[in-house]
Formats: sequence, structure tokens, C-alpha cells
Amino acid sequence: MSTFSEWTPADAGRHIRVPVADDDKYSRGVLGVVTGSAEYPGAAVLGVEAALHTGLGMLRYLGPARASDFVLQRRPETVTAPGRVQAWLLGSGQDAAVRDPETASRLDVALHQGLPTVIDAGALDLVERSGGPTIVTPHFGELARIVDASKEQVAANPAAWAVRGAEALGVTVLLKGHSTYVAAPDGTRIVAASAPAWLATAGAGDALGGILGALVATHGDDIAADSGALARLGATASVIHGLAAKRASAGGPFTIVDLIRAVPATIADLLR
Ligand SMILES: NC(=O)C1=CN([C@@H]2O[C@H](COP(=O)(O)OP(=O)(O)OC[C@H]3O[C@@H](n4cnc5c(N)ncnc54)[C@H](OP(=O)(O)O)[C@@H]3O)[C@@H](O)[C@H]2O)[C@@H](O)CC1
Ligand SMILES: Nc1ncnc2c1ncn2[C@@H]1O[C@H](COP(=O)(O)OP(=O)(O)O)[C@@H](O)[C@H]1O
Repeated sequence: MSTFSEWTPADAGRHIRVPVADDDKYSRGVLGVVTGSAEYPGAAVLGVEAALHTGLGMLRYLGPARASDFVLQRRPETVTAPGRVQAWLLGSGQDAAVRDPETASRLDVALHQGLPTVIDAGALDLVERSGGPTIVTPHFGELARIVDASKEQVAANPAAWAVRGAEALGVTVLLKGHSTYVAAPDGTRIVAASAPAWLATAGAGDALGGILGALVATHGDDIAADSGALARLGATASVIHGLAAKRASAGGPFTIVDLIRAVPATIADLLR
């Protein structure tokens, strides 16, 4: 049985890139995002919001028109024209069974660029086409589907199934739950457990995807140099997400928009 090391706030603080005087919006990192659908436009809004609150140079949103309209209404900072990106966030709020042809084509183009890629929800079935360093973010039900197990089997031993997933898929697996297990094909094994159970609410995973997408877009060099970097960034995203949830909660319920609003102050605390 592999040993998972616990990711602390101090570890997370060391994996947040702070802009320097020479930076511009391109050097900080550009994230391309193909998420959301006519059925689930809210997932696109939450992922974009979360990425922008985590900090990055630019976000290009290239999802379906209905979702794009909502994203722009909420975040006019978003760029909706195609162009160069350093990383991709794909799949949140999409259903593989009803994917429209334009979104399918945009996912395909993204997956073939060989860039660091975060794959969530409806794009999980496309993982084999991903040409770059890849991290997938399934919940128990989604991992069970991918590795052909039952949800009960995964729930009974999530650490072991995260490892099995990483071995079977050959990519880094971030398995979401009360404790989040991150396993990479190179043997990196990390667990993050900072979230209150109030976080078990719709849209929480979409926000995690955005936080992770921003961290991946701003750490291109580290990811190219180190096969365990994506796992460490995944665990960092999970710690930021969990601590922002705690801050939004203050012991009670909260909305995912509240969690996202708490992300900048959470990051500032981690950097102190
Ligand atoms: N505002 C928006 O636009 C939102 C949009 N969203 C988007 O909706 C899409 C569908 O996502 P989804 O997770 O609801 O369904 P899906 O992947 O088909 O699950 C399959 C089965 O797995 C199980 N299961 C589910 N969750 C589990 C868990 N945490 N832990 C363990 N098991 C779990 C459960 O099986 P059961 O327990 O019923 O046997 C379920 O039936 C997706 O694209 C997402 O991004 C949401 O993010 C919400 C906000
Ligand atoms: N009981 C729990 N305690 C703490 N965090 C949880 C709990 N259940 C789920 N989470 C977190 O909430 C998020 C749920 O993600 P996901 O299932 O993809 O939801 P959605 O698709 O609705 O966004 C994950 O980040 C997971 O780690």
C-alpha cells in the first residue's frame, strides 16, 4: 500500500506563483477554458470565477455560446477570442453524451496541443487523447466509471483507487472527496484534507477545477521539469479550496460564490 503524505498550508504556500515586477499578462500564464454547456452554463461561470480569483495573466474562455454569454456577464475580464494559452481546463459542466460538435472540436484541438491540461467531468472520457502532462479530477462516481469499478469499491479505499487510476490512465489523478487523494504515475502520492463537510454541494468541483487551472497555467516551467509537479499543484488547489471553504463557512453553510470570494484572502494568508 502506497504512503500518501499530507499536504499542509505551508506546502501549498510554496506552490503559488507570485508575480514579479517584470511580469506581464502573458508571462504570468494564460489559461484556456472549454467548460460548460447549454444545460450547465453555471459550471463554466464558477470555473472561470475561481480561476480569476486564484490569479493568472489571462483567461480565454472558448466554450458554448450560452455559457460564454453568462461568463462574460459575470466576468468581462474574460477573453473569448482564440489564441495562445499555456494550459487548458476542460470538461466541467459538460455531458459527453450530448456534446455539441463545435465544443467537441474545440476539446479536440486543445487536447492535441501537448500542453498541461486539467480534465474534469464530461471530458474525462477523452483522457487518452491528451498529448500533454495531464491531471484528471474525478469524484468517486466518475473514477468508478473510468476504471470499471463500483462506486462502493472506490469509496471503501479511495487512496488505493486513486493509485490504480493513475497507473491505468498514465496521468495524475486527483480523486475528490472529504479527503482528496492525488496520485501520479511517477509515484507521487499526496492527500489533502482541509475542507469542511459543508463543501459537499453542487458546483464545488467546478470551482476546484478553476483554482487548479490557474495554478497549472502559472507553473508551466515546473510542470515541464518535474513529473510530480501536477500532483503538488493538485494538492495545493485542494488546500486553497478547502481553506477558502472554511473561511466562507465560519462554521455554517455557504455558497460556492462565497467560497470563490474567499480565495484571494486565503492565498494571501498562505503567502504570509
Ligand atoms: N451549476 C452547474 O452548472 C453545475 C454543473 N455540474 C455539472 O453537472 C454534470 C454532472 O455532474 P454530476 O456529478 O452531478 O453527475 P455525474 O458525473 O453523472 O455523476 C454520476 C454518478 O456518480 C455518483 N456521484 C456523483 N457525485 C458523486 C460524489 N461527489 N461522490 C461519489 N459519487 C458521486 C452518483 O451516483 P449515485 O450516488 O447516484 O449512484 C451520480 O449519479 C457535470 O458536468 C458537472 O460539472 C455540477 O458540477 C453541479 C453544478
Ligand atoms: N464530505 C465532504 N467534505 C469535504 N469536501 C467534500 C465533501 N464531499 C465533496 N467534497 C468536495 O466538494 C467537491 C465536489 O466536487 P464534485 O463532486 O465534482 O461536485 P460538482 O460536480 O457538483 O461540482 C470536491 O472538491 C470534493 O473534494
